Parts: sequence; C-alpha cells; structure tokens
Amino acid sequence: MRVDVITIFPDYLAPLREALLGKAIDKGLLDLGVHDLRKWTYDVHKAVDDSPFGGGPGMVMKPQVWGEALDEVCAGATPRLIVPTPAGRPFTQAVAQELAGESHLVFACGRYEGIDQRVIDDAATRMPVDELSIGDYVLVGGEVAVLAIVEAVVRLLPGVLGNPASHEQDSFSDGLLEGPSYTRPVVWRDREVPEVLRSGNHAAIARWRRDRALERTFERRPDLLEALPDAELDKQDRKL
Ligand SMILES: COC(=O)COc1cccc(COC(=O)c2cn[nH]c2)c1
Repeated sequence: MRVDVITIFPDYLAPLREALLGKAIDKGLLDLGVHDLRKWTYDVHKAVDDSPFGGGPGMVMKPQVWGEALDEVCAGATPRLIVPTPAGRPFTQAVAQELAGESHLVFACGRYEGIDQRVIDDAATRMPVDELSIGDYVLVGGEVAVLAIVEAVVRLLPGVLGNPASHEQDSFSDGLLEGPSYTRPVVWRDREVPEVLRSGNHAAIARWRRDRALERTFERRPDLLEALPDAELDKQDRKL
C-alpha cells in the first residue's frame, strides 16, 4: 500500500516511521510519502490560507495551492482521497477494513476553518473522496487524525501484525467491545486473576470472555448492541 500525506506540518507525521509502521515500511508493506503543502505555494509569503467569503472568524485554505498539490500527488493510478474533518462520516473499524483493501491512499490535512470546498468538489470528479471524522471533537488540524487512521488501516495489512489472529479478536471485529485481559502474576495487590482463565477449559474460557465482552458493551456502548444482527447473539448471550 502507498500512503501520501499533504500537510503544512510534515514533522507531525514522523511517528508513522516509528515502531510497527516503521517495520512495515522496512518490509516494503507500506510506502509512505509526506509532502509539505507549501511546496505548491507561489507567492513570497508562501500563503496557504485566506479570509473566508461571507465573513466570520478564522481562515480558509486556498484552492489554488491544494489543487496543484493534489494534481501532482494524485497523478498516476487513481488514489482514494481521505480528508479528516469534524464534519466527516464516522471512521470505524469497518471503514478501516475497507481502506485496507486500497492500493493508494492520499490524505489531505486541513487546518484553520478548513479547505475551500471547491478543492473537494474538483477532486471528486477524478477520484473517490472520503471526508472522515475520528470523533465528535475539533482538532487544530488533520495530522493527528491521519496518524490514527493510517495506524488503524496499516495494522490490518497482511504481514504487518506478527500474529494475524490478533486483529480477528479486535474490539468491534465481532461487533462487541473487548473484555478484560490478565497476565502474570496470578495475584497482584490482593487481586486474583479469574479462576476460569487458569482452568484450561477452553469452552468455559470462551464463554466467560464472551460474557465479559457483552457486559462491557452493554454498559459502555449499548448502541453497538442495537446494531448487532440478531443472529450474532446466541441464546446463552440473551440470558445475560
Ligand atoms: C473539507 O475538510 C476540511 O476542510 C478539513 O478541515 C479541518 C479543519 C480543522 C481541523 C481539521 C482536522 O480534523 C478534525 O478536527 C477532526 C477529524 N475528526 N474529528 C475531528 C480539519
């Protein structure tokens, strides 16, 4: 997978070259390009923003600069353009799975009040454009959202995670939140690991884990239970 990021703060994306994602780059599973938007400015001040038509606070990112940047970065085989924004559709594990199937993602990092809408509308005539939200809050720019989205997507690529089984047991992969986990010692500050997990009875362990996941989902994210297809809940689940 190739990922390109266009931003006025390229250093913000340095963490993508660390740890697991850094290894994915070394293994050739991920090609990462980070581009400074100011490369496409054309005035002595390298201006990337201007005042909003219609007035109001803040600044809007200039269409000319973004247009040139996207023309160059998106040239060649059609990429999918991702624009993190509070006004986007929710970025979920399902969307991460969908994006993991793409061969080329380009991320546009907005700042200030956002990017001139015509940039999005123009790009959408040539490629798929997804405006995605990582949550109902406002960041100063898209860079942090790109870190989150790229990490969630790239960890799903074959060969990136040591043990492929680990993302099968992800939270959300079966529509439920992950339950509690434990490791040694058996007792820590007078708290003992649940007996069933040390029983070796795999059916009982699976049942216990499912029950804890259902309980936690019910307590913290009842909305996810609503979304579960009926078939997903077996009769033992319904007793909870
Ligand atoms: C067309 O889209 C744009 O112009 C995007 O512009 C902006 C402006 C300010 C901040 C951001 C970053 O995204 C978030 O704050 C965000 C994403 N998810 N939850 C919060 C993006």
